[in-house]
Amino acid sequence: MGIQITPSILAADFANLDRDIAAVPSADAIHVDVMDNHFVPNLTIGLPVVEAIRKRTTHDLDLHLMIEDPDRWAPEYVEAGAQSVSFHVEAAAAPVRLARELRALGAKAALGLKPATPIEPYADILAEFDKILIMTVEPGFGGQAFLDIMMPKVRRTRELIKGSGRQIALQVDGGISERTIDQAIAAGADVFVAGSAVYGADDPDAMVRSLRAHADAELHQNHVH
Ligand SMILES: O=C(CO)[C@H](O)[C@H](O)COP(=O)(O)O
Repeated sequence: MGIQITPSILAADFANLDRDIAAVPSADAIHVDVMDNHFVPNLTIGLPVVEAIRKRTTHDLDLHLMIEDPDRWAPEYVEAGAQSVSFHVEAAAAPVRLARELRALGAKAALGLKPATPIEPYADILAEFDKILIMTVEPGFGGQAFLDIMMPKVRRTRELIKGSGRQIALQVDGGISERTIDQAIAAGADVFVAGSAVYGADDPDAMVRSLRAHADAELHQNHVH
């Protein structure tokens, strides 16, 4: 699968989404954070905006649903044009059923975990997912400091993925920058969400390429994964 850099438009200018999405042609996908002010204490965008974005970019859309009742809403984001949908295990009533429904609709299904949620209870259902999303900040806001204390969980998740014998991506989200990406890749992550690092840079696309170069260099130097 290789390294993937997915810029988060949470750090873009919401009045200029079209321009800011076009500013990262080197992105592997555009990461879209949906927050409902219930699962997390912040409110962002919903289905109509995702539908509008879908019409303006050929990039894959990587949805991250930080919402209650994903069982009800996640399939609608596939209909709106998402190629990948992450929902949180803390919020889902029936994560396996929901993952199967998303895959049946043709999307990738991803399981999200907040920092205090351990991976071990979900070891037996990992194979139902295309990707595991480990939060490296408390979800809700961009621009927070990277939680390096999550690296043991990333390592354990990589081991469980290896044990499953499946091709499952391992995404980290929150505080990823040129300074922190090395730790995450050394721990076994291969998909990186970066919001403020990308959109706070003078040249967002150059930052996407730089993050990928950092990750590639760390990967080859340490022979991780
Ligand atoms: O999911 C998120 C917050 O809940 C954001 O995607 C994440 O925080 C990325 O932003 P930054 O790179 O600025 O930390």
